Amino acid sequence: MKYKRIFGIVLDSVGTGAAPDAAKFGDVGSDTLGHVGDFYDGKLAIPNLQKLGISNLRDQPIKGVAPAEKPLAYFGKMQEVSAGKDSMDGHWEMMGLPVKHALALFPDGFPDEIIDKLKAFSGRDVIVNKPYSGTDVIHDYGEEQMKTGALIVYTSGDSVLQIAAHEDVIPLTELYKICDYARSLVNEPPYVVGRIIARPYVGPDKDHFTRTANRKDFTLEPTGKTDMDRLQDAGYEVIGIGKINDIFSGHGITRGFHNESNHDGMDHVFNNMKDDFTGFSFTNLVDFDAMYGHRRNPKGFGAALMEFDQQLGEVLANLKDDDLLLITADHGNDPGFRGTDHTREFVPLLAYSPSFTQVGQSLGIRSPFSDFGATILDNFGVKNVVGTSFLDELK
Ligand SMILES: O=P(O)(O)O[C@@H]1C[C@H](O)[C@@H](CO)O1
Ligand SMILES: [Mn+2]
Ligand SMILES: [Mn+2]
Repeated sequence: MKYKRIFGIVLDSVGTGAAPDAAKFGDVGSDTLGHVGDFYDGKLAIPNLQKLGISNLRDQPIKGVAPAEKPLAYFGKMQEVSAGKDSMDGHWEMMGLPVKHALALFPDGFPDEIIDKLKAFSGRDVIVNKPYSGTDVIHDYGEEQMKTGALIVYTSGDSVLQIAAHEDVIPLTELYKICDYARSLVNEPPYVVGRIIARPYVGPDKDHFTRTANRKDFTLEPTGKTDMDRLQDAGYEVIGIGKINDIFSGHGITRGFHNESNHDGMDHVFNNMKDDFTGFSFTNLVDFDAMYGHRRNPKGFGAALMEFDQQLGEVLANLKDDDLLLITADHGNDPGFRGTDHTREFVPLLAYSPSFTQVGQSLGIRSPFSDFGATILDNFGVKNVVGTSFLDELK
């Protein structure tokens, strides 16, 4: 075992340039990190990511983030093979379970057979039932929802069925029960839906509605073993921080922690770094995606990156010689791009340990994302199924 603890941090939706198959998704020209850098026009201050090598494997550096002369980390990017570009596809693929069959999408809303069952189970009416931005939908229909007690059902470019409701009108426990029921309706053909997402909100009127951290994702159960299961079966600890628990439906996770925010998520990482464990700590920081990417807000996206970068500096200062830090993403969500959906992009890959004796080298363009999990399994002497380890390249 080269490293006793491996810390994986997924910067949710922080893509680094359109993937070769971006045209299939209408995402040619997308570049999350590049467009955030352009917006900041040279003032995007992410010195820790810069010195690790975040700009080093890009065709064009992020504006104001020069490629590191002597990168601290091994740097690369990964290309996704999964059919979809959402969080579930990206994280499952990282963990050796690429999603081969496209999940059901609902550009024209959900069929009556699903809606009628939701109405019957909940005893509530259903309104909207079409693709919508989650903040626009509560602005446009939240007051009707408060008056009628109906469920706001909506979707996006992903395979998701989202239910928005005011916390004072539908208590969280009831909303989660309805989502859990919705989950049971779409686990197998003809409709396999990646995620049911509870979208509770609060506030007095349409100009003040805000969504709360009580969001809950009911993700399709992993359709097979993941690298986290393999690690656990081999007796290693797997710690899930943030959305990881939801994305894997608790499978292959020894201990899980909910994140209220990116900042809170990094506090969980700091606490976890004080623990003496042997295994893999897997963190998802969702604010980039949920608060800024889907809202096409490059200013907020960049601010979240700069906040993360400050906390990353503390992580780098506290890693032990037998720790390995891996930083990546699960898809893009370019705030400078049209629409409000994810974008099909390469994701960055950075690998750092204080024990490195040489300057970081290029890990190249790797595919599938499963090289990430294969490297972690390789470290713990566990056989992987998908992907190629780059552990031996780290010196
Ligand atoms: O409610 P919003 O618009 O934030 O929904 C986005 C669209 C994605 O499918 C979902 C999960 O990332 O969040
Ligand atoms: Mn995601
Ligand atoms: Mn998203």
